[in-house]
Amino acid sequence: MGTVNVANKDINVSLAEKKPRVVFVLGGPGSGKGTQCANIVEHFHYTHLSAGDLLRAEIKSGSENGTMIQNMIKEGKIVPSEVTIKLLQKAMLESGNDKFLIDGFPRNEENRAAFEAVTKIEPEFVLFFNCPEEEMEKRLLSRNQGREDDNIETIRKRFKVFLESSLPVIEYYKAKGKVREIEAAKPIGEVFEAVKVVFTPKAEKVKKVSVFPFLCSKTIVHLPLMADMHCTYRLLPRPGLQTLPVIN
Ligand SMILES: Nc1ncnc2c1ncn2[C@@H]1O[C@H](COP(=O)(O)OP(=O)(O)OP(=O)(O)O)[C@@H](O)[C@H]1O
Ligand SMILES: Nc1ccn([C@@H]2O[C@H](COP(=O)(O)O)[C@@H](O)[C@H]2O)c(=O)n1
Ligand SMILES: [Mg+2]
Repeated sequence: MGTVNVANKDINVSLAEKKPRVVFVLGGPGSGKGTQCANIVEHFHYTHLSAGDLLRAEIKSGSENGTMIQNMIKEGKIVPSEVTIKLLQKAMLESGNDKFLIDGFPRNEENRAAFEAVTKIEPEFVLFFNCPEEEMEKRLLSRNQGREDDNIETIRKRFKVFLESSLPVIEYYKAKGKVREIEAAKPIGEVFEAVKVVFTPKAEKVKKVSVFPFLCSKTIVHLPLMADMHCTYRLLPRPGLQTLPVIN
């Protein structure tokens, strides 16, 4: 990052004070990041910030960086972190939310280190959509959203950048135990079922357990289970096979 001026310092302080919760959404071009983020927003009330969308909006706005960004996108190259991070910070502050899906960022080690250094924000986890190139290529070539980089020449460049620069970032977070990997080469609905499991808080996950009648006289009971040995469950009035919410 270049020098930090007073205005940027203020932005960083305001953001840090808000203690935002951030999930990085990563995966190859066309793996379905944007599609799944839209579903997550609807169900889990995050704000979706796509770094690519913010950069494309910056081109349209006629900003002084517009031509540089446009050229980088056409070549499938990664725009300097300083530019992208400023756009992300601004969008985070303007949103009024404190839960963010940051899609397509960090794209390389420079993005990752600069974001952490400037914002002091660590992601809660990284959602990684793993998809074979063949499937991603097919999806991008039929996306039809008028994107200048959805042509076979640029797509190949984007795949190369993903393998060489973005995968190492995913490996970095894997080593920290922060990656939640999703098999993305399935129909949209099936992919979202797997995504939902990642976003559903542990305490809300419902388990089916067999409750024997003699246990039903108590409100709370410790049940020895195969998967997690002693969990506390709130008992429902009827005995038999029941769905019980886990309460610890
Ligand atoms: N699971 C899926 N099965 C089939 N098609 C899909 C699936 N998920 C997304 N698509 C389609 O594939 C195309 C690319 O999806 P999307 O824009 O969500 O990918 P992305 O990861 O955000 O790509 P990029 O990195 O280029 O922005 C879209 O036309 C979308 O409708
Ligand atoms: N962190 C980023 C993210 C994106 N870019 C550039 O935008 C292009 C499109 O990104 P999508 O996520 O919408 O596919 C990408 O190929 C890069 O040129 C970037 O520079 N930095
Ligand atoms: Mg996208």
